[in-house]
Amino acid sequence: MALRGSLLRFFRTQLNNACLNQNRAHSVAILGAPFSKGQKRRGVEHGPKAIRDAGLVDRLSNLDYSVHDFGDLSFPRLDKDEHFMQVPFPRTVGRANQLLSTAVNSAVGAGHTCVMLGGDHSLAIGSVEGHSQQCPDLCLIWVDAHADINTPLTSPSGNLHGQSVAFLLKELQDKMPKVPGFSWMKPFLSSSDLVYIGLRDVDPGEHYILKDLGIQYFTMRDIDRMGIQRVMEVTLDHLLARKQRPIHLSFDIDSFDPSLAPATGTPVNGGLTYREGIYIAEEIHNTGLLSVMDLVEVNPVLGASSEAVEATAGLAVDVIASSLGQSREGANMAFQETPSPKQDTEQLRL
Ligand SMILES: NC(=[NH2+])NCCC[C@H](N)C(=O)O
Ligand SMILES: [Mn+2]
Ligand SMILES: [Mn+2]
Repeated sequence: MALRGSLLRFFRTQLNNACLNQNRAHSVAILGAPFSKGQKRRGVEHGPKAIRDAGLVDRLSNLDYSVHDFGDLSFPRLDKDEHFMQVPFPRTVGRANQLLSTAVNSAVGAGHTCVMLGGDHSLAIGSVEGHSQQCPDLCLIWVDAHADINTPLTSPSGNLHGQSVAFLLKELQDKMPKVPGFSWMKPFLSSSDLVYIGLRDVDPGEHYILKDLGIQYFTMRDIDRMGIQRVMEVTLDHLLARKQRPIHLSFDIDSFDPSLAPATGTPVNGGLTYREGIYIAEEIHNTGLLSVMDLVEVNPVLGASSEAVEATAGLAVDVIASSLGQSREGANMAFQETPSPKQDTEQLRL
C-alpha cells in the first residue's frame, strides 16, 4: 500500500514536471491564430499582425527568453457551414479550434511556454483543450469584461466567442447540444478550476450558470471594493492552495477600459485600469506556473485611428511581457556589480 502510494506520487510528480515550467522557463512559443468566425465583426483576424507589429518579439527577447515565433496557423474555409440553431459558422469554428488544439499541445509538449495571439475568444476552446492534453490538472484564469459562458440555448447573439467556457466545463455537459464541428473534443474542466476577473457585462443565462455552478468570479465592482491586490490573492489561493499546478491565462483585451483598448469588438465602459491589468499579469508571472496564455480580441479594423490601434496592440504587448516577467522594479541581468570609474580608466589605459 505504502509503496503503491509513493509510486503514484512519483508518477504524479513526473507528469507535473512536464507542465510546471522548470524546463521551459526560458523558451516561449508564439502562435498566431488569425481567426474571426466566432463573432460577426471583421478585422479581429488581423490581431496577431497588429500585436507583432507593436514589437512583441523584441520585448520578449529583452526578457532573456529564446523566442520561437511559429507564425500564423492557417485555417480552412469551409463552403458549406450552415447555422446550428442561432450559431453561425459552427464547423468552421470547430475545425479552427481543433487545429489550434494540436498546435498548443505540441508547443507545450516541446517545453515552451506558449503565447496564443487571437483572433476572437472562441479560440480559447482549442487553446485550453490542447493545453489540457499535456497538463490535465491545469487551472484557468479568464480576464474579460464578459463571462463567455453562454450555451447555444442561452446566447443572445449566437456568437461562439461568447460561449467558449461552456464547451470546456464538465458541469455543463448535459446542457450543451451537439454543436457540429466539435465532436473531436469533450469537456474536461471543473468549475472550481476557473476564476474570472473583470466582469461587467454578463447575460442573464450566464449569471444563472455562474451562480448555479458556484464559480469564483470578480466583477469590476469587486475590484472597486476589494482592490486588485486582494482579488489576486483570493484568485491564486482558490486555484493553487491545494496544489501547485499549471496556469492557463485567457486574457481578453476588452477587460481593459475602452479608453485604453478601443480597438476591440465588444467594448464595455468601466474596465480595468492599466495598472490593474499589469498587476494581474505580474502576479500570475510571480507564481512561476504560467504555462499557456491567450491574448485575444484585438481588432485593428475597429480602431478610430492608427493611434487607437497602436495603443490597443501596445497594451497587449505590455500584458504579455508582464505575464512573462517584465517587471516594474527593473531587472539587473546585465550587471554583476556597479561599474566603478577606476576600473574603467584602468581598462582604458590597457
Ligand atoms: N469574447 C467576447 N468578447 N465575448 C463577448 C460576448 C458578448 C455576449 N455575452 C454574447 O454572448 O454574445
Ligand atoms: Mn472574451
Ligand atoms: Mn470580452
